[in-house]
Amino acid sequence: MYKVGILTVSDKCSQGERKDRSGKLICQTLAENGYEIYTYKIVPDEEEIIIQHLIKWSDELHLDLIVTTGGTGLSPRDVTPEATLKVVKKEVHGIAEALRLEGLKKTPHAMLSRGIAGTRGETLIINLPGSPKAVKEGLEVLLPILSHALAKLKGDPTECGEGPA
Ligand SMILES: Nc1ncnc2c1ncn2[C@@H]1O[C@H](COP(=O)(O)OP(=O)(O)OP(=O)(O)O)[C@@H](O)[C@H]1O
Ligand SMILES: Nc1nc2c(c(=O)[nH]1)N[C@H]1C(S)=C(S)[C@@H](COP(=O)(O)O)O[C@H]1N2
Repeated sequence: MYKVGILTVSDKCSQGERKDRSGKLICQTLAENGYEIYTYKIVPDEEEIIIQHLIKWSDELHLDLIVTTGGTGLSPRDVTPEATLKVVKKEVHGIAEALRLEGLKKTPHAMLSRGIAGTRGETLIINLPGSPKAVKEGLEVLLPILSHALAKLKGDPTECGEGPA
C-alpha cells in the first residue's frame, strides 16, 4: 500500500479561521482508493515551512506520494509552487499540464493555478489548488494514473503499454 502525506497550505486554515475541507477531502478520497494516509498537516503559506515538510516527508518518512493543496495562485502569499520547485529533483510536467488542461474544461480560472509536480528520490509530489472543488476535479485527473506513476518511480520494469501490442 502506497504511503501518502497531505499538506494543506493555507494561512486561514492554519490560524483556525477556516475548516480545512480540501485536505480532508484528499485524505478521504485517497484512503477510499487504497492509499495509506500516513500523515496530514496544515501549514501557513510560508515557503521555508513548506520546504521543511516536503523534505522531511520524502527523505525521512520515505513517503511514496505527497499531495499539497492551496497556495498555487497569484496572491502574494501563494508560494507553494516555488517551495516545491526547490525540493523536487525532476519535474513531472505532464501531471501539472493535465491538471490545468482538465481544469480548463470546468473553469477558465484553472489557468491561474501555478501548481507543479515532481519527484524527489522515490517520492512523487503534486500541487493541487486550494478549493475543495479544484481538489475534487484534480483528484479525478490523478487517480487513473497514480499507481502506474508510483510503480514506475520505484523502477517497476513492466511495460507501459495498454494491453497487447
Ligand atoms: N483548505 C481549504 N478548505 C476549504 N476551502 C478552502 C481551502 N483552501 C481554499 N479554500 C477555498 O478556496 C478559495 C481559494 O483558495 P485560496 O488558496 O486562494 O485561499 P485564501 O483564502 O486566499 O488563502 P489561505 O487559504 O492561504 O488563507 C478560498 O477563498 C476558500 O473559499
Ligand atoms: N480544476 C480546477 N482548477 C482550479 C480551480 C477550480 O475550481 N478547478 N480554481 C482556480 C482558482 S479560482 C485559482 S485562484 C487557482 C489557484 O488556487 P489556490 O491559490 O487556492 O491554489 O486555482 C485554479 N484551479
